[in-house]
Amino acid sequence: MATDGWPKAVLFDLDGTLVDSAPDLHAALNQTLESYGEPPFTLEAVTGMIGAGVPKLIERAYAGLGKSLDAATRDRIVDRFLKIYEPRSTELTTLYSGASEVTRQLKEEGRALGVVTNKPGHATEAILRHFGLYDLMDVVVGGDAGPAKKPEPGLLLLACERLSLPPSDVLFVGDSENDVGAAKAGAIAVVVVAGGYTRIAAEDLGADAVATGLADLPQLFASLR
Ligand SMILES: O=C(O)COP(=O)(O)O
Ligand SMILES: [Mg+2]
Repeated sequence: MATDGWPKAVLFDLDGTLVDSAPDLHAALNQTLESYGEPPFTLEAVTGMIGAGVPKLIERAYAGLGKSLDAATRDRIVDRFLKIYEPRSTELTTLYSGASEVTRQLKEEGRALGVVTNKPGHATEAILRHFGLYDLMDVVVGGDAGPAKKPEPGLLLLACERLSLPPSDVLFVGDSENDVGAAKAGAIAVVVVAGGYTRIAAEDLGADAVATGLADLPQLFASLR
């Protein structure tokens, strides 16, 4: 069924929005740290480090250990982390409630779908395929696609370009201040789904609306126009 309604496309953040990926990121980070003789972090601590991409995850972990990294060392640690994370990226990761249903509903309504994440494209694709979401997506933009990561608007604008849609036809759905910042900078409407990876309360992130869960998204569309 085709729709004339707004939005023509819904773009989703990945970590903390469509998938609860923190347990695998936590396990892979601790394994990486252990290989360098460093102590582990709790799941809660690692959850608070997610959302700005892998290089930032590594920087934040080392900052938590009281250590700063030069860029070359950080990049080496990033490479080791990805070698550990990529083969295990769906071992403990789960889909959030409503993710399958709402994406299929939006697709049936004739809307384009996409994922725009700071996570590297390779792991993003593997996770989406594992949960049967990849084939629903018209566009998938990972953090290594070229433009600067969220909160810069470039990844979102690249997705709009690939969909041949102006930002005003698009809605972005995320969980963190980086998502709201990127959407606002790109003049894209943004909804935050509560319960993701943010230390700031969802209501205080400055989104156009807050959804209590993914299933609540469609009923918010009318108020966002
Ligand atoms: O921090 C990451 O690697 C990705 O986070 P995002 O999917 O929330 O953009
Ligand atoms: Mg996120």
